[in-house]
Formats: sequence, C-alpha cells, structure tokens
Amino acid sequence: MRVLGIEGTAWAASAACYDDTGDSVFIESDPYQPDSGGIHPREAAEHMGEALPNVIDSVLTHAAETVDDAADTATNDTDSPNRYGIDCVAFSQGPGLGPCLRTVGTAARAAAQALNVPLVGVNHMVAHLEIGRHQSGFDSPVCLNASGANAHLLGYHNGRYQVLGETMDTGVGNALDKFTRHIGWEHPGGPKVEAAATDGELIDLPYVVKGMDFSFSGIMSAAKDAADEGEAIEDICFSLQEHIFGMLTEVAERALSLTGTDELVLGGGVGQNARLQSMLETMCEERGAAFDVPDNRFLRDNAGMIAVLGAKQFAAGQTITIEDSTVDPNFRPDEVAVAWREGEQSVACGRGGETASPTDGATATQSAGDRHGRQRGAEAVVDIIAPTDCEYELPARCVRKHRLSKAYRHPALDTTLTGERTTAEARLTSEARAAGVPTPLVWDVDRETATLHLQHVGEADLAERLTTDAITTVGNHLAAIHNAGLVHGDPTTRNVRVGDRVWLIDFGLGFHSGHIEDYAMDLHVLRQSLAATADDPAPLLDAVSGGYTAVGDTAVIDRLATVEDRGRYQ
Ligand SMILES: C[C@@H](O)[C@H](NC(=O)OP(=O)(O)OC[C@H]1O[C@@H](n2cnc3c(N)ncnc32)[C@H](O)[C@@H]1O)C(=O)O
Ligand SMILES: [Fe+2]
Repeated sequence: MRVLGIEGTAWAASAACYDDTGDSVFIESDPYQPDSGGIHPREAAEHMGEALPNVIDSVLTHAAETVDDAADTATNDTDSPNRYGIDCVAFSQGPGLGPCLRTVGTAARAAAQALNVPLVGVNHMVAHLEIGRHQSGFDSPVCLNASGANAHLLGYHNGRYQVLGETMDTGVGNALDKFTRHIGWEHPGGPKVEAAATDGELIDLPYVVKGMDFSFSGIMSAAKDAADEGEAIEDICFSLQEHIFGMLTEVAERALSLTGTDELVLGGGVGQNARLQSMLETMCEERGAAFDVPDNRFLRDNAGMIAVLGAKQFAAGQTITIEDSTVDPNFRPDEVAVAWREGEQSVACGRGGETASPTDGATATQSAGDRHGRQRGAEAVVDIIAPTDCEYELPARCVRKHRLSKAYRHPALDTTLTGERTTAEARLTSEARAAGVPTPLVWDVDRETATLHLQHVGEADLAERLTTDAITTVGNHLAAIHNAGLVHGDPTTRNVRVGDRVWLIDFGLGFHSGHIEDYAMDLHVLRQSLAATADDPAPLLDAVSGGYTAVGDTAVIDRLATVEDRGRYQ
C-alpha cells in the first residue's frame, strides 16, 4: 500500500509517500520562517498555499519513479491518475492553526480528487505518537508528546488514546519560543535554548506538577523576569531545560507507574532535544523500562508520520467523504476512534502494582495487596518494617518511605524537591487527619534523608480494587480536605488505600489553598487516572462527583467542567 501524506498545521509545509512494502518513507518539507516574532497564522497559511503544491509535486515525482516497487496497485499508463501507485491521501485534519489547516484541507481534497483515491483525516497529535509506536515495535507504550503547541501523555485504553496527563496552559515548545522571543531571538527558539544551555548553571525557577498534569506559565514568566533582571541567559536556558524536562520526565514516570507498563515512546518537535532524550532514557533505565525515540525527521512536524498513520487508518476502513473533511483546530487526540488497534492490549494491562524483592528486615506479614515487603512507586520506595528494625520503638504495622534521588534530575533540584515533598507529606498527612479524613499516622520525618515512618494502612491500593463505594468515599474525603483549605495534589488510584476504611496517602505534592481551581484540579487528576485505567470508568466518574457533592462545594464541580473543557492549544 502507498499513501500520500500532507502536513501543514503550523510551520512545516510537508508531503510524504509511505510505502508499506519495505516500510519506506520519502519526505519533502519546506519550513516557514517568520521574518520576526513568532508564527503569524495568516503568513504561515500563505506559505502553505505556495509551498504545498511544490512538495506534493516532488513526492509524486518520486512516487512515479519508484512505482515498480508498488506494482500491486500501479499501472504503467502515464496518463492514469494511478501511475504513482497511491492508494489514498492522508492529511492533518487538526489540531493546528485554522488558516493553515484550511489550506492543507484544500490541497488534500484536490490531490485525492486528481488521483481518484479516498481521503483519510489524521489527528496530528496521534500521528506524533503513532510514529514512535510504529518504529519501536512496542505493544502498548505510554507516549510522551513534547511538541510546539502541546505536551501530553497518552496511552491506548478502551478504544481511544486516553490523556494520562497534559499541560494545563501552554505547549512545551511554545513556552520555550515565547521566552526566546522575549529576549529577541529568532523563531524557533527551542534549538537555540538547547545550544545556549550547554554553558549554564542552575537558577531557581517554578516547578509545577499536579498529578500527571503540569503547567508552564509560571516558569515562563519567571524566566522572562530573570532575563529582565540581568541573569545570564545561558543560566536561564540551562535552568529552563532542567526544570521543564525534569517535569516531563517525572510525569512520564508517574504514567508508567500508574499504568504498570514498561514501554515509553517520545514524539513531537521538542523531542529532538538531547537533554530531554537523555533524562527519559535515564529514568527508563532506572526503572527497567524500554524507551524509544524516532529519528529527528519523524519528531519535528513532517508528513511522513501523517502518511504512516494514514495507512493504518486506511487499512482499518477509516476514510472520509469530502463533506466530512472539514478541519478542526482544536481536534483532541482522545476524540479519535482508534479503529486500527481494535482488540489490542490496553496501556494499563500491567497495572497490578509494582513490586521489588523484600530487603533484609522486611517482615513477611503483609496484607493481601502487598505481595512483597517492598513497593516501588514512581517517587519512593516503601518498605513494610518490623518494630525492631528502627532505632526507636515503632508500633507493629509500619512503613518506611524513602524518596529516591533521581539520576535524571539536576542534583540540586533533586535535593530541593525530595526535601520539600517529604516535609509537605508529613505536614499535610497530619492536617488531613485532623480534618477528619483517614490518613496514616506520621511517626517520624527526616528531611535530610527524605525518609518518613508512617502507620501501615489498608489492604490494597484503590487501583486494584476499584468500586463505586470506594470512589464515593474518596470524593467525600477530597471535599473534606478542601473544606479545610488543603489540596492533595496527586489523588490518583495509587494514592488511595482501601481495606476496612478508605485512606488518602502520599500528600507529597499537597499544599494549602483557598482556590476552587486547585480543588477542581484534584478532582480532575482523580478522574483522569480512572478514565485511563478503569475497565468501565463511567460509573466511577459519576461516583467522584456524587461523593464530592455530598460533602463539598458544588462550585468546585462547576469549575471542574471548565478545567476539562479548557482549550489548551496556545
Ligand atoms: C499542532 C502542531 O502544529 C504543533 N506542531 C509543532 O508545533 O511543531 P513541532 O515540530 O511538533 O514542534 C516545534 C517545536 O519544537 C521546538 N524544538 C525544535 N527543536 C528543539 C530542540 N532541540 N530543543 C527544544 N525545542 C525544540 C521548537 O522550538 C518548536 O516550539 C504540535 O504538534 O503541537
Ligand atoms: Fe507537531
């Protein structure tokens, strides 16, 4: 099969021919370079209008020259529209800049009609991740897309690419580009930040992770302010990379931990960054997970990824009529019916929990959910310990939680984060308990070694025993802590323990707040973890709202709708 792919969502006017015999991809691209500032949508669309016909022509010329390789469909008649051996035209239907997308849509319709072949509409974000899965051969990986206008973690579950986590404001590339524009550098800024970062030293910038979601607006303002105040640009660039890529690597690790999968692929233009690649590689190595990055030509915007996914969609019968081929600037990846993977394994197939062998001193008396003495989460190692295995006397059922130092992170940032989170966890765990919510008693906290001694609670993680009753209780508990001005920060199904009661644990990302936006984010993080891992999420999602409303403020539920509907492509 041969597919003509067409891309042009923002800056790359690109066409490609994918031939599944031999898995070959021929790409021809013509980038738009703004004279000054960032991408101007109208100028970019004009560029698409001029450049697309040329790149399509080059690709068709290549297709005609190599048509013998696709002899099954081609004819030798030089007047036949099928002399290129093309079976369908696939194009980026969204997301992207409206004026650019409309130009691409027009070019794709014209090409499909001229070649007399069907049209396939491709979601650009799904294409960024499918190319990684295609090239790696992984079964059901977590996919980190780090592109210009977006940043998110996706995994296949219940017939869709579910969003495990995403930016709550700007895309990662756009965040870097906004900073470089502020200091007067030409677009695109990402590669220039990478080059400048080689000589930098760490300065303090905001680091914002909320469950598996994250935000870049605070860090961008802080970086611009630092530049205005005369900080060395190399230091800002270095620190931007350490913070932003550290955040992305951390949430990727959380997603691996939550889903239980051990495969990660990277996609998107920012994925070309060597520091981001090495952080992810180190993180995966530490966990024993497999990591794969496609070649640069498939990371930045390109029509090759559109043609490869187009071929999969075509084979699954996903062609569209001209009438249905309107473009969608806000096309979300989780709107796509992933027909080409029907019946395949979910990303959450391994979510039975992470375990490692017990260490010396671990007791053999664990409850059902703790199959071994040691649990390794995304952040910490938790050992169930005997009362005698400590310098001071402990009650019988105890855990020692040690936050691990992460080799992928800058050492100074690592020390700050592990220390702050250890202290926050001790404080907020106790405060939530005082607000009437079951949480472990805190026996001791040592910020220096990032270690806590906590009461052992519950029998299993909620992830292993998802019931509407338990979720309703989690809704009650979240409302109760919010009523007390506390935010959990990471209430996924791995941070709730169930047994005789329902316990909230792991307040390491918790903080004090009176803002309903922060409360709504807690509910969003919980809902996202359910939607991405539960077999039948609908009743569980209802239980979150039901439980919350029974105890808390309905304004938070209203805000949740806004948070989840928010257009996040900037
Ligand atoms: C919707 C679509 O138009 C958009 N595509 C897009 O923005 O182009 P993409 O090629 O995926 O990513 C471009 C971004 O990638 C950044 N970038 C490129 N090389 C980089 C590098 N070495 N380090 C950091 N950022 C880099 C650029 O600065 C720019 O912000 C998207 O996928 O979000
Ligand atoms: Fe892109």
